[in-house]
Amino acid sequence: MTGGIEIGKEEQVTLDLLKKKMDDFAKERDWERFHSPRNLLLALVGEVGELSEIFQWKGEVPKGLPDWKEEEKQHLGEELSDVLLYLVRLSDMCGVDLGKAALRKVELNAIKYPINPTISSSNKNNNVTEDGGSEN
Ligand SMILES: Nc1ccn([C@H]2C[C@H](O)[C@@H](COP(=O)(O)OP(=O)(O)OP(=O)(O)O)O2)c(=O)n1
Repeated sequence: MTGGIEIGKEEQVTLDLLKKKMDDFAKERDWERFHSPRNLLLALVGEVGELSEIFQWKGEVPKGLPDWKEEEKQHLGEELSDVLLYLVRLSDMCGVDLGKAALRKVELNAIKYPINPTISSSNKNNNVTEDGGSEN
């Protein structure tokens, strides 16, 4: 049980499963007509705003969020999920295989940003600037 909601223990979470769940959710409510690409994109952006609000004015927070209360982390999980679910649904309604597209993009990223052989594995993060951008 998580927050009073039962989660199938044996269920493997995949993008396909989330896609199917969103499809069922929309069909069961006759909401398919509302799930147009533009509506979904606006809903996605709205949820990104809600996610941003959680971090707003907090300053930088340490990885793992060690000082956050359980309720705050649960709220964060909910907003992250809203973003993911709308992204999955938007991709589906645009006829894009998100899993395949993302895997291809990871490969394109690796070609665009080759590993610098002079950087050892222990300090390979040192070529990343404070804003997360690569210096190369
Ligand atoms: N037309 C809709 C409305 C909702 N949802 C689903 C996808 C999201 O996961 C979640 C969004 O629901 P809300 O719009 O109620 O947003 P929140 O859950 O963030 O609630 P609130 O904005 O009150 O915090 O529900 C959907 O698929 N299609």
